[in-house]
Amino acid sequence: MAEAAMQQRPATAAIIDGKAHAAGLGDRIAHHVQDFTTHTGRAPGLAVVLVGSDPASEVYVRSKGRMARKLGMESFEHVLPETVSQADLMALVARLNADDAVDGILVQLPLPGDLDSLAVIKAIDPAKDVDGLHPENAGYLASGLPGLVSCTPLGCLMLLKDSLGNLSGLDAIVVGRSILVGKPMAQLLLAENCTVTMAHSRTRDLAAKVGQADIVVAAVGSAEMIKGDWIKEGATVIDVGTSRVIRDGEKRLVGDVDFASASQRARAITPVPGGVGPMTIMTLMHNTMLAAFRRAGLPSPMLD
Ligand SMILES: Nc1nc2c(c(=O)[nH]1)N[C@@H](CN(C=O)c1ccc(C(=O)N[C@@H](CCC(=O)O)C(=O)O)cc1)CN2
Repeated sequence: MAEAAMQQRPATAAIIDGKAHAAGLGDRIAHHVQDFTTHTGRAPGLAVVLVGSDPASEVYVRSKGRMARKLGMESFEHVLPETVSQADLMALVARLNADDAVDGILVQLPLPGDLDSLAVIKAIDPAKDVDGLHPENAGYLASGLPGLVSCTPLGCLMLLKDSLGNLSGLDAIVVGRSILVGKPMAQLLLAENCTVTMAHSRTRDLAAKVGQADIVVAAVGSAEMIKGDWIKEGATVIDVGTSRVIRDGEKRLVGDVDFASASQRARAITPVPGGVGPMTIMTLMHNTMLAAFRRAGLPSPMLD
């Protein structure tokens, strides 16, 4: 290619490989799980509760159980019919709270029908709340105190620190304000001394606000909503979205960010699949291992 043409070629972002990062984290977790098991005579235990038969949730729950066993933990899987009553679901959570072999409890979301997910989350013992969604853990995070942090935002932060190093002073925007991702993500970035904007469905001139950010975390759940020409040159983009779409007659999984155009402007970007998703599973393992150490009164291993 002629030199002039090469200079005009748009830059392409580095791909942030969540699968590789999760694999490395998994090796370190497995090592601490082995230490825990040797020390206490039992393996850390993770209980995952699935209500109903949503195909995507079934896949995620199966992956969580498989990964827990792979890393040397005990996995307890509870599958309830979608007709289960709120009282029976709460009774299962109470039994898991009281079970000493269980260090972590996760109820797969969303719950079907009229089941009240917030009531279920609030019923989980905060020390076993490996999803980090209990208001007590959310409060610890907002207060800068040690607790358990929601898996997806924790995974996003690990990827950001690995890609950027020190985040201090950077302008970050979090698009989406769910309790699962947006809100804890903003708190984590604030704790890293970022200047954080939280955007949502009522935000005015989203494109301009995204265009000012050094870090963009997209967690709106709307396929390819964030366009490449919104992204500031050299920004780092973390895409939490996973939407199934049909493109050219084929089923595809896409994120909240238009990957092709965004990767012409960003310095680094997570792909979908293979970015944030694998980190969500591995940070759940991280939290379960951490909860086990804390419940046993052992010093917490630091992993990030
Ligand atoms: N109680 C919870 N419920 C839900 C959570 C959660 O953190 N806690 N998060 C999501 C679903 N989720 C885990 O539960 C999850 C989503 C996606 C992936 C993942 O690895 N995705 C792959 C693509 C997989 C595919 O092809 O479908 C990827 O992005 O590479 C893992 C876990 C909602 N519910």
